[in-house]
Amino acid sequence: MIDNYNRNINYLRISVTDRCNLRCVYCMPPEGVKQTPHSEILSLEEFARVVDAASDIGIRKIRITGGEPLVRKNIVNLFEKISTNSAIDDISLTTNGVLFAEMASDLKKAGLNRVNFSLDSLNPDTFRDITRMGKFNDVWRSIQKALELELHPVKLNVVAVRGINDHEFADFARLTKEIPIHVRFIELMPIGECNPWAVGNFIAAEEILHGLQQKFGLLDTQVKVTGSGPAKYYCLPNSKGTIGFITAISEHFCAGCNRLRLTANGQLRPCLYGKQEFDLKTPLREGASRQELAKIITKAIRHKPSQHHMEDGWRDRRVMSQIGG
Ligand SMILES: Nc1nc2c(ncn2[C@@H]2O[C@H](COP(=O)(O)OP(=O)(O)OP(=O)(O)O)[C@@H](O)[C@H]2O)c(=O)[nH]1
Ligand SMILES: C[S@@+](CC[C@H](N)C(=O)[O-])C[C@H]1O[C@@H](n2cnc3c(N)ncnc32)[C@H](O)[C@@H]1O
Ligand code: SF4
Ligand code: SF4
Repeated sequence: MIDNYNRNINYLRISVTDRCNLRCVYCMPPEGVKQTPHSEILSLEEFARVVDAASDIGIRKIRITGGEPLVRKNIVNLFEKISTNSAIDDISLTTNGVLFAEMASDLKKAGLNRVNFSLDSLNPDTFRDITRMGKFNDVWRSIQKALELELHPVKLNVVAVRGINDHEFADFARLTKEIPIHVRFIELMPIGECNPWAVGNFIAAEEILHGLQQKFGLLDTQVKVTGSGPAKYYCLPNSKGTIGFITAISEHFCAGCNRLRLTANGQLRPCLYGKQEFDLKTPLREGASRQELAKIITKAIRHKPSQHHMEDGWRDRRVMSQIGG
């Protein structure tokens, strides 16, 4: 469906749980965030009903995210349900990769097309420090598995944090020479847990790009990678993979925004940064029809803002793991 600013809204990101098995320093406090009671979190059937209604008004791409989506019990069933909807042509996953290796074949069989991993360091000690508990080898094994199963394009999301992983950007870039992997540097956003800490540790994509160009020479800009998100891609000469940038802060990409978000407790959010939400949980539980759900989704699209106003600060009660990134 086309919104009020002539953008085609065809992408729905679903946070299937606010729980997580890691505690990344920019996302959650060490003790985790206050969890939504299970009864308030949508069931897999309810998520699938929303997908069906959304597909009637033009949603074609679904991303399953969280919290950590793979800690949700029976999550494979949701992929199965979504893949029965023939209007949906892309089902993807954003995961920290801890549990992916064991589940990969089942997820692929259930309809998963591709996967984005979050991995902020290639050094096991630094990785543990950033995630407060993660084991690098678990994630690395999962990435290998995704490549083996040809879940292409396989992407790595690297949140750039000054003083933590800024000495590793060239190592991430080198990875793309050898492996068909798409590394994306994400600008740290002052959301939830990391606000205002993020402001002091922020690195602009331009600085990373400049550093890589000094080290490796000019990067090729004529690069296209399958995806629905806002990354801009480059590559090193003769490389198998690419290097992308998600410039959420330094150069927002709202003019081309194509997405809606559904929180784990059934609230439809037209914009990552906007506080406004549209309740789907109540109608879902009161027996709303597919058409009635589609009407609410249409209303949310009509209320999608032209761009974010992050400069006003983050005054929302929600954190990234509830919204799904
Ligand atoms: N500001 C802003 N940031 C976003 C938006 N969508 C994604 N991001 C950022 O990009 C990060 C990575 O997104 P992913 O979950 O990997 O999904 P994607 O980039 O849409 O995926 P592709 O379809 O593979 O391009 C998110 O965690 C956010 O930090 C958006 O609409 N606005
Ligand atoms: C909230 S996580 C959910 C999915 C899964 N747990 C994971 O980490 O991939 C989705 C993405 O949001 C990113 N993210 C979380 N907090 C962020 C922040 N403050 N700024 C930028 N990206 C952030 C993570 O790095 C991850 O790539
Ligand atoms: S970024 Fe993902 S893995 Fe890290 S704490 Fe947040 S939800 Fe968990
Ligand atoms: S900030 Fe809002 S309008 Fe801008 S790209 Fe993200 S979701 Fe879309």
